[in-house]
Formats: sequence, C-alpha cells, structure tokens
Amino acid sequence: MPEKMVAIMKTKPAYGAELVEVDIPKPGAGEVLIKVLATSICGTDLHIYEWNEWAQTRIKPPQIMGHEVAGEVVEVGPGVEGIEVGDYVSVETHIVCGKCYACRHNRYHVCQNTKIFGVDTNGVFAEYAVVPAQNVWKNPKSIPPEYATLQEPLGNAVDTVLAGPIAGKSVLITGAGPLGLLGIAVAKASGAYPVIVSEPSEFRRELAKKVGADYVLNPFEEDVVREVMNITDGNGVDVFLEFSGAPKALEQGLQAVTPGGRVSLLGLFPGNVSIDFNNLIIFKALTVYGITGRHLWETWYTVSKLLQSGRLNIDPIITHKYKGFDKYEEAFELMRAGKTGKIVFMLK
Ligand SMILES: NC(=O)C1=CN([C@@H]2O[C@H](COP(=O)(O)OP(=O)(O)OC[C@H]3O[C@@H](n4cnc5c(N)ncnc54)[C@H](O)[C@@H]3O)[C@@H](O)[C@H]2O)C=CC1
Ligand SMILES: CC(=O)[C@H](N)C(=O)O
Ligand SMILES: [Zn+2]
Ligand SMILES: [Zn+2]
Repeated sequence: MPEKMVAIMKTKPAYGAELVEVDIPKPGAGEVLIKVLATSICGTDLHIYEWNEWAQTRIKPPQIMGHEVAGEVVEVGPGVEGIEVGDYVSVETHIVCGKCYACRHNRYHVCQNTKIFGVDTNGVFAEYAVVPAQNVWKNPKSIPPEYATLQEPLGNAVDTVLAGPIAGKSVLITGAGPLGLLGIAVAKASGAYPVIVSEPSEFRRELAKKVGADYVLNPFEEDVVREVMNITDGNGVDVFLEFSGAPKALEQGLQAVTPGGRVSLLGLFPGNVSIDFNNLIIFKALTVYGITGRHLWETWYTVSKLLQSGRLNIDPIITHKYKGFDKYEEAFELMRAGKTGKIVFMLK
C-alpha cells in the first residue's frame, strides 16, 4: 500500500483547483477507505471549480473535490459491520442524521441535517478516499466502474422520471444536460413514448437523439408548446420532466402538459420564478413533484437493477473518459463550455 496519492484539490478560495500529492487518509471509526476505480464530474463540482456564489458560502478549502464514484474497499475502520476489504462499492452523497423528524419518517432524502459527501467533506477526485460506512452502496461486479460511478446522478434522474407512471406515457423533458440525458435514458428504458426533448444546445440535442429521444426541439428557435401539441394530437404530454432550471422551460412545460398530467421538477432555478398558478397548475389539476437527492435506499436498488438489466443507453452520455486526473483542467473547461455529457476519470 503506497503512502501518498494524487488528488484534485480546491486549494484556494478562487477559480480552479490543483493536482496535489497528499497522504493517503486513514479510515476512522465508522469509515472505510476505498481505492477509486472511476469518478465522474457533477455540475456541483463545476460550481466549486468556478468558485460561484454558492461555493463561496459552502466550501472550505483546502478540500479534495468530487463525490460520484466507484471503488474498491481497501481498509475498514473500527466498528464497521457488513463491509469488507475487496467489496466493490459506490457512495450515496447525502450523509443523513437518522434522528430528525424527516429521518424518523423514513424520508432520509429530506433529512434536515444533511451533510454532503465531497461538498462538506473531502471527496473522491483522488486515488483513495475515506467514506462514511453508512453511505456505502455495494455494487455487483457486472456493472463496470464507468457506469457504477454514475449511479448517484442516475438516482436523481430515476426519482424525477419514476415519481409517477411512465410506461406508455408521452413525455416532455426540458434540458438535456448530463441529468436530462440520464432522464431520457431512464424514460426510454421504462417504456415512455414519445419522449420529446427541448434543449437549446445543438451538441446536446444530438446527444439526446443518440440516447433515444423521439423528437428534439430547440426552444430558442421553435415554439415548444405548439410542437408538443402537434406531436400529441393537441392533447399535450402526459408527463413533464424539468431538468434545465430555466424559468422559461418551466412555463413552456406547464403549458405543454395535458390537464390532469404529472410534473416532476429537478432543475434548480436561479431565483424566484413567477408563473400563472391558477391557469397552469390549479385549473389543470396537475400533480407536481419537487425532486431532491435520492430515496434511501429504494432509489439505489432501482438504479442498480436498471443498470444490470442492460436497458439503459448510457454509452452516448459518457462523452469523455480520461485516464487519471492529469487533464482535469481540460475536463472542467469542456464542461463549462457545455460540450459534454458526463465526464469520467478512470483510475483502474
Ligand atoms: N434537485 C436536485 O436534487 C438536483 C438538481 N440539480 C439541478 O438539475 C439541473 C440539471 O443538472 P445538469 O444536467 O447537471 O445541468 P446543466 O446546466 O448541465 O443542464 C441544463 C441544460 O438545460 C438547458 N437549457 C437552458 N435553457 C433551457 C430552456 N429554456 N429550455 C430547455 N433547456 C434549457 C441547457 O442548455 C443545459 O444543457 C440543474 O439545474 C441542477 O442545478 C442537480 C442535482 C441535484
Ligand atoms: C449536491 C450534489 O451535487 C449531489 N449530486 C446531490 O444529489 O445532492
Ligand atoms: Zn452531484
Ligand atoms: Zn435527519
């Protein structure tokens, strides 16, 4: 076992990050040490890299970045039960208290004391990482590390898409960023038809098609609501899934969903949003779900089985695979430019 490792670290309260050599950490009580096999970049990592307003209030450098991972357990700390050296694992990022009102109602995804692994703690953009044992998820060997690392964001997509019936339903997805793309894969694997995607970026519309979108629309050049009505014989879609965080997309989706339809909102808006509640939600009798995190642990079972089924069309979504962390700056800049789906660092 080596003593040192490389890691992408937010060293300073400023734009960027550094590749550093640091000691391999030791797992304490209730923790395990994993050897990272694959780790992927989340939009939150980009916010930390860019040092946006949210990051400035939340992140305390120096800190190792990253939270999406597949790895192998190489050391188990005192008091850990049910996890052994050699286990092939991923990590739920929400560290929940288990004691608050929400947790005691089994609503761990809205724990009032949630800490986020890799945001409030050191993370997994490193050769090794210490992980709280309570957050470890065991993977079957049949899921390759480049897919297993995507389970955490896939969980967001699964909770968004599967918050209500989806098989045989017409669907509008707004936003084909990494999460919207995963949402398309889940919707298609679950039998939705047609899946209509609204996304301004041509690069991402092409990705959406590769993942299986039946129709793609450019909301900056086409009338999304009219196109959806044309495709659905004037009825509107059964399900509207918001993955963009764009207020305009929210309004279009609420107009395009059929009366009595279902809406799942995952995208985070830049601030308060003004919508016509009376006409767009109440008189349409919509069912609207706010989506956050993942249900523990139901969502992970669903994600794992979807991956094992082989029905998720993930390959087109992984647009960039890097061996090691050497080109991390290129990776972050590509992501900033919106020229990516998911980026995975392979350490195997
Ligand atoms: N609720 C939750 O638990 C979580 C929410 N999020 C949020 O989910 C959203 C999606 O995440 P990512 O895919 O990583 O973000 P992203 O920013 O990469 O993707 C958003 C996509 O929406 C597109 N878009 C912009 N304006 C649009 C419009 N008017 N109509 C349709 N599409 C439009 C953009 O071109 C982009 O491709 C973000 O808002 C993120 O903050 C992310 C993680 C967890
Ligand atoms: C904060 C994050 O980026 C995380 N993926 C989450 O689901 O909360
Ligand atoms: Zn994330
Ligand atoms: Zn709690």
